[in-house]
Amino acid sequence: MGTFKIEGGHRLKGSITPQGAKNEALQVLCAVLLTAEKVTIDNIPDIRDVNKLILLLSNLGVKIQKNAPGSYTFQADDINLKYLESEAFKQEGSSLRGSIMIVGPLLARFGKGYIPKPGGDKIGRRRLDTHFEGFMRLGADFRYNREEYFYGVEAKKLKGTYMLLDEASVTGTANIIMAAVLAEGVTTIYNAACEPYIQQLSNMLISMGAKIEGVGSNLLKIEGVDELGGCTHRVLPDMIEIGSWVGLAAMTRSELTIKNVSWENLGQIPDVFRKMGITLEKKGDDIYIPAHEDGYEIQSYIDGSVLTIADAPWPGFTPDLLSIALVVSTQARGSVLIHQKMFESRLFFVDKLIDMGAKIILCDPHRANVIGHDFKSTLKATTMTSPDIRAGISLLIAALSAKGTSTIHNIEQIDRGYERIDERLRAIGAKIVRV
Ligand SMILES: CC(=O)N[C@H]1[C@@H](OP(=O)(O)OP(=O)(O)OC[C@H]2O[C@@H](n3ccc(=O)[nH]c3=O)[C@H](O)[C@@H]2O)O[C@H](CO)[C@@H](O)[C@@H]1O
Ligand SMILES: C=C(OP(=O)(O)O)C(=O)O
Repeated sequence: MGTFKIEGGHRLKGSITPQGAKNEALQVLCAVLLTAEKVTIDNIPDIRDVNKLILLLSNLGVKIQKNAPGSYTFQADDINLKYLESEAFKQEGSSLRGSIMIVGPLLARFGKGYIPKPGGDKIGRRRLDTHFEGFMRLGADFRYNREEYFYGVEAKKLKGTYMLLDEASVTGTANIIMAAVLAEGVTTIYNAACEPYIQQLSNMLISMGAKIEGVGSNLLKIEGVDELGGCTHRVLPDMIEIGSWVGLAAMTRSELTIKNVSWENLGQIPDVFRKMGITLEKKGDDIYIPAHEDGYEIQSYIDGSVLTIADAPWPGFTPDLLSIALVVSTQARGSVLIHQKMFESRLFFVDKLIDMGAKIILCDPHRANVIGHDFKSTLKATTMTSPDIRAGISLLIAALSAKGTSTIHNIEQIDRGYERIDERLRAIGAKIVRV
């Protein structure tokens, strides 16, 4: 178990460039399985989850060439389907959430897709029904081994159909799109997720020869084609990392520029932070955050009632930034209700923040009321363990703003989604070491 030691209370200064988006990378990496031709992907983040998926693709027989840092060419022209029945696959396939998205492409191209229960954050129930109900609607036979938590779908040829998803699942939508692009006939997916990750995947598939209409909406129409070809694709900057750096700047009252953020793909993220009183300036494609010398004040609603920050499927506010919004509000002026609607175990980390002196009432597993200190009292350093990726980065932000030296264990959770985070934070003045 890795550990960070953080000496808090220092202002940071400078600029930071976001890595490529983890959740997009996991989708587009799985899409390389849809063609025998070469696919080149740029701006792939060097993070644990992505590297695990690249290893899994390699074990499946995908030829992989590293062109430069973050740039790879993949060729899935000789896939070893026997690997799917191996013990090694049961281990490797279950170690991250994104591995679930190999199922759609394998099913569509080779007639079968298997997966052990995928990993990822333990932040509540994470069912896969949407994925498998979608595959079944396309005509696949489904089986599930309860003893081994092993899922399988098989079909000679998928057939397009209309489907209304039971929920706008992000990885579920990606999986069904990747199956439908090679199905016979037209598939209509209503209540599809439409995050920039899905838009990027769809545009990549279109450049490979897929026929997809409605990109960016929750109604997708996909006309199946016989085969797909190669392409070149670039992953967008990671909007969750961008939001994390906004939170970091505000909590440490640092002047920070976040470079090349792709403003048009940030949705509500800038406005949610603005509602928390944080100044964000658009400078070209950068975000400039001045040092908040006088702190930041949470806005009320027009009628004067308390602000709620809640998650919702895109174009709502992403659930992956709620933990960061929560930690940032511990030093705001005013109070806010943080409502995590999607996951039921994602707010329990607030215990650690309460230990550090934050004023938080956990109303129930989904809702926390935060009363900010307005920097009149600093958080106290402590020792903690990172329970999940976004709680981990939130605790790290808290530690950087706190007085004294904090220790964070289980930093593998943070490394799942943040590239060389200690090095990049040191470059803007943070006192953080990996021990
Ligand atoms: C690898 C990857 O891409 N992971 C992301 C993906 O996970 P993932 O695709 O696993 O998450 P889903 O979108 O399937 O669902 C997330 C949670 O939200 C609930 N839910 C979902 C849709 C909905 O309309 N209503 C609803 O309540 C689900 O029941 C589940 O508990 O999307 C999540 C939701 O943005 C993000 O937190 C994860 O970072
Ligand atoms: C929940 C997340 O990731 P995963 O779905 O990979 O667990 C996340 O990125 O915040």
